[in-house]
Amino acid sequence: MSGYFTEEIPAEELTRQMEVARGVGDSVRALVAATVVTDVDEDDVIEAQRLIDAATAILERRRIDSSFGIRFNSDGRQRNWGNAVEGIRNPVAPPVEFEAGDDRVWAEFSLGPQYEGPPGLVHGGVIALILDQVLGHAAVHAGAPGMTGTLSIRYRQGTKLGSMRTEAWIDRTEGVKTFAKGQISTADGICAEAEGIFIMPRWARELDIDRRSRIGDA
Ligand SMILES: CCCCCCCC(=O)SCCNC(=O)CCNC(=O)[C@H](O)C(C)(C)COP(=O)(O)OP(=O)(O)OC[C@H]1O[C@@H](n2cnc3c(N)ncnc32)[C@H](O)[C@@H]1OP(=O)(O)O
Repeated sequence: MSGYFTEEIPAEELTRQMEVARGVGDSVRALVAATVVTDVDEDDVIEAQRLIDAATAILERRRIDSSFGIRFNSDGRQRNWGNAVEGIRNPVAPPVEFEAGDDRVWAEFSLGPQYEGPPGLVHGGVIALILDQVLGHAAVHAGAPGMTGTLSIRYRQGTKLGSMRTEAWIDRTEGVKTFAKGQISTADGICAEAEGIFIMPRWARELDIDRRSRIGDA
């Protein structure tokens, strides 16, 4: 499968590039939120649009001809800047930064007005997006990565926009299938629970262990 790259960027240079990527990502994230909730006069909206179009023209001066993909650096770090959940340079991504413990992965993060579904609540599809990623991470962390085959979600109560926590763990593995479970919670308690089956695809089963371990990365 294409889209997985190996790079050799010196560690300090990669750190510097990450700061720049996060900077522009955060600025556009703030722009997206401001665009949703702004209440300024129309003249100001039109002026802002002119500036945004100018910024887009600068960024379009040179571009990669595919999606960003996943880039593994020689110092062990991984760039998934286009990822819809974690990508630091992707303004669609909150971004969620996962941590890993002995038996689970988790993240604390915040979702702003651009993720709204019902008034004041997170869109159900966004909840699914986050849960897919956290369960997938649990599979990777357990050394049994795979592509999402099935994801089932029980929405127990509305998830208020703002601060929340997600976590996931492995229930069991059966051959090429990893069964993961997880949840999203706010100060109101558990809002959504998920069960997922992550499958090592047929085409990846023949790869060496190092390349196979990258399959679940997204
Ligand atoms: C760190 C980052 C975390 C990332 C998390 C996010 C991950 C993602 O979003 S991945 C993107 C979304 N998912 C996809 O695009 C996957 C698309 N589907 C596929 O590629 C394939 O259908 C795939 C890989 C799921 C299975 O295909 P294939 O490798 O041919 O499986 P196959 O050999 O037929 O079946 C293997 C086993 O899985 C089972 N199975 C196959 N498909 C499914 C499915 N969709 N759901 C449940 N079980 C399934 C089979 O019954 C079989 O079980 P058993 O071994 O008990 O007989």
